[in-house]
Amino acid sequence: MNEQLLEQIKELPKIDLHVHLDGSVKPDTIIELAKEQGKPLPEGAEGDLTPWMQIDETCTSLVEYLSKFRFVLPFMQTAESLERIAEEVVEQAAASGCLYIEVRFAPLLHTLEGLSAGEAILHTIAGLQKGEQMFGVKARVIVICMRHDSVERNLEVIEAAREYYGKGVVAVDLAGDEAGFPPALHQEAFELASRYELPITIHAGEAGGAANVRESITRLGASRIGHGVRITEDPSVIELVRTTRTPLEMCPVSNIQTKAVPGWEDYPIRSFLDEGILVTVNTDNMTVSGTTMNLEFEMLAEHCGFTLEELAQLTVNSAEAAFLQGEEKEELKAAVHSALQKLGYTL
Ligand SMILES: O=c1[nH]cnc2c1ncn2[C@@H]1O[C@H](CO)[C@@H](O)[C@H]1O
Ligand SMILES: [Zn+2]
Repeated sequence: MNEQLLEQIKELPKIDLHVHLDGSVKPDTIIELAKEQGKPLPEGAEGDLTPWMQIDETCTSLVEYLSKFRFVLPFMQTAESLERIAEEVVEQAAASGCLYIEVRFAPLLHTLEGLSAGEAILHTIAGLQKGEQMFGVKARVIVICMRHDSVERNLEVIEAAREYYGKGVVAVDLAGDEAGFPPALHQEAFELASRYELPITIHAGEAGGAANVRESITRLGASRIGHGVRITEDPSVIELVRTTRTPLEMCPVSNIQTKAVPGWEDYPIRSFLDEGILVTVNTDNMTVSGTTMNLEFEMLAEHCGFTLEELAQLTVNSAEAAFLQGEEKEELKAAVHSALQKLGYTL
């Protein structure tokens, strides 16, 4: 790709609405945390830990992709580690020109050494706030329920999310093994979220079919969908997503890696845009996927023929889809507009 285009992509303002905290830990940070916490690294894990933390092109499924997260979680059980990692996610987002990010994580994965779900949320918010001050990127939290967890445990997660809603938390999500655990299992937890008026996004149509996207919208109350690539399988679900203006949080590099789509030739993002779907582009997991917002935009330019104007439109869409509310959301939209205007775009 030519240098000038790369530069222009870097300059574009960006928004990452779908980025996992535990999938975006800097490898060198794990080395330092292991030392600080007096925990051994697995046998053979020396020097650059990237190969231990990043998936490669041989990945065949979401389940295989998710196995990578086991490496980092033992080091993410303390207040200090959550704060540091959250701050560093903001730092990495700043390096890709992000104006705003929504960072998601599952609090119950961080309660193995005594933190409560609420404390895990509190410290993650604190780290993001510090990052926001240091790097000038606004950052909020999406609280995740894991698909393999019981109804009781996920009700607890929703309660904890409610406690911090409007104080750093902007929404709740459902993540994990989609093929093994369909949305219906979690109806009760998300009914509670709806009762509390917590905005909901659900991972769906990634390792499961279009029906999961329909169920997530109609039964679980999702107002955004994580991935959603497989709605191509059912025109009636495409129609549902389009008419309800449900934004899709697409994560191209991750979707190729998990084999949600066979390859770039089949990546449906352009057809979704042509069909009038509110498409956003995100990283999913900066470390596990070895990606950044800059790289996602480059891939779309290279493999899907996106023009700079089309990439800019993706950021406009993300501002529209953000879970910020009221004045804060208007401010974000205005910030995107003025950044684009300065660069000479008319959108
Ligand atoms: O693309 C994805 N699809 C489904 N689950 C995911 C994806 N990326 C990460 N996680 C899961 O979310 C947990 C909390 O952040 C991670 O530990 C991982 O298991
Ligand atoms: Zn995800």
